[in-house]
Amino acid sequence: MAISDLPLPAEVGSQSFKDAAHMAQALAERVARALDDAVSQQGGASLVVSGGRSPIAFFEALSTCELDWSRVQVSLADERWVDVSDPDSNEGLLRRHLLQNAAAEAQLIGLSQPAESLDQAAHQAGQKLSSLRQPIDVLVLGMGSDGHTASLFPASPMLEQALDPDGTERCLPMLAPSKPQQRITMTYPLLVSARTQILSIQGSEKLETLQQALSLEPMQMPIRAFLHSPLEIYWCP
Ligand SMILES: O=C(O)[C@H](O)[C@@H](O)[C@H](O)[C@H](O)COP(=O)(O)O
Repeated sequence: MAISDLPLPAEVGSQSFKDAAHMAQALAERVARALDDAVSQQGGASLVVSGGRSPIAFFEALSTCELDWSRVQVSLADERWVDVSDPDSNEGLLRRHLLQNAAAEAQLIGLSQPAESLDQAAHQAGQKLSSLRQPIDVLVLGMGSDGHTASLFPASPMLEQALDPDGTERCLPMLAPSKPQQRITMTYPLLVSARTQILSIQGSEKLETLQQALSLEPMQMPIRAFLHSPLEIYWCP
């Protein structure tokens, strides 16, 4: 099965690539073009990316793309509530793989900071994001095989509030079923306001997840809430 076999809504774009390396390079070039256009047209740009394992090749490729990175803000769709030095930290992942080479000049707006509680950490992250250019210019999402995206996890206690299109919070605390389970996530209204939205996924299992999501509600599979214009899906086997 390939992405073109899925009954996606007509307004959702999709591209297949022969392998992860080709997809990472194509995604980096697509994101770099969109950021460069935003800097040219509005004097600055905001990029929000996801963590996890698969974006590393994309981060490495994007870090070498030439553009005025000093005018680009980079933030995270979600964060694990751990120290930045922790191997599970998404900010640590970004610092190691994206904020190098040309992209070392980018302005990082991380979500993680020490706090008394996860709720307080999420509130503080939301306050930090008041300096993020909004609407977000470029959003890159991943997806878990359970249909989560960012840290919008099925069955998480605050998922309904996080998915509320009329919600006013920028960030909310979330609980992931896997360890480390304490997360901070950007909320749906903030994420879905992005001008350019790309979902980057790999493998047949994630195609099956997408196929399931098409017949489910966002509360069952949060990725469902993003399957409409202007989403573009990048997929490789
Ligand atoms: O913090 C995280 O883990 C990510 O933000 C998360 O939403 C990720 O995008 C998916 O879990 C997919 O991860 P992979 O792309 O590594 O499978």
